[in-house]
Amino acid sequence: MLPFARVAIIGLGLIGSSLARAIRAEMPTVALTGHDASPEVREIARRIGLCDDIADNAGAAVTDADLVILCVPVRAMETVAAEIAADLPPECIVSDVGSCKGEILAGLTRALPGRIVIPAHPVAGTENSGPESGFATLFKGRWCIVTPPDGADPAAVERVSELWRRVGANVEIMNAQHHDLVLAVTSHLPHLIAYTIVGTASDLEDVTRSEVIKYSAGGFRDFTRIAASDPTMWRDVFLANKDAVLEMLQRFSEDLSALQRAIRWGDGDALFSLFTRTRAVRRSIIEEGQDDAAPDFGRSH
Ligand SMILES: NC(=O)c1ccc[n+]([C@@H]2O[C@H](COP(=O)([O-])OP(=O)(O)OC[C@H]3O[C@@H](n4cnc5c(N)ncnc54)[C@H](O)[C@@H]3O)[C@@H](O)[C@H]2O)c1
Ligand SMILES: O=C(O)C(=O)C[C@]1(C(=O)O)C=C[C@@H](O)C=C1
Repeated sequence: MLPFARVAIIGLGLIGSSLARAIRAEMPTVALTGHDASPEVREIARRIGLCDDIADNAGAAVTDADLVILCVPVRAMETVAAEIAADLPPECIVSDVGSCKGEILAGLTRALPGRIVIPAHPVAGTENSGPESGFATLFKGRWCIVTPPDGADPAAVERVSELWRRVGANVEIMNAQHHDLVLAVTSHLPHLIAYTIVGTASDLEDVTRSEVIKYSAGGFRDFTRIAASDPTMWRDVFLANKDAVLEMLQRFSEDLSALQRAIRWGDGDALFSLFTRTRAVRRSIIEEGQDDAAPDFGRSH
């Protein structure tokens, strides 16, 4: 049996439009309604037939829904939840796809007292944004971390989990605080490092812009892909997951200083030992089938 019959998606960018496409592909009988604050995005969504109906306001999108999924930037989640509160059917489950969970869970609980809130985070994405960058297979073989609040109804958690399994994700249940700590090191810190390194390179006065572009076929190029990620999304992630990111950044800075020392004092053993350990991490990621570079899940979309 399908976990939901009527799904509303608010925010029709990369993740919202990918989810709409995936639901269409895997659960074609689900009635899909969408809304986006941007009139241009609504226009595109109508033109490409993303959903059965595109509503001009968030409240109108949710009146019939048994699941609402908020796919807006992290810091817009609470505002949108407040906008839909009066129109939500009583048994409707509200979920989201935000990249950090503690602040979102607090915001949704504040805006929707007494409602069923089951946050989730599909750990899948690209550096692109907008409704035309989405694709139906984005979540296949990827993790979706569901972060229910304490005391959540297990049946509601299972229905949200089943939706994600149906679109191809592997589901893990975790509490929001633990999620934020784990993702701070596996996703948020790497983005911060990429933003920094690309910023540093483009600031260097003796490396012209054209040289940065010309010689970026190697390692730097991988950083530029990550550093091209959406500025609004990532501003919100770093502000919302401040504590965990600062904690991981502190650890990272200490490790970087140790490397700096090893280079300064010619400690080749220290460098070799670290690089051997990190190579093993990469290999175990590939063995577990989590290698982004192998199957192209739409990097070029
Ligand atoms: N991009 C990724 O790799 C990725 C991966 C997993 C989760 N996420 C999370 O998914 C969410 C959406 O990210 P995205 O990559 O799809 O971004 P996106 O920029 O492609 O889409 C966001 C959409 O939300 C709309 N929006 C903004 N404020 C709104 C509001 N108040 N009401 C209605 N619509 C509003 C925007 O117009 C835009 O179309 C974010 O919370 C992000 O943290 C992103
Ligand atoms: O591959 C990418 O482009 C991503 O940045 C995807 C990525 C990640 O860091 O893994 C980014 C943010 C998300 O919340 C989930 C996935």
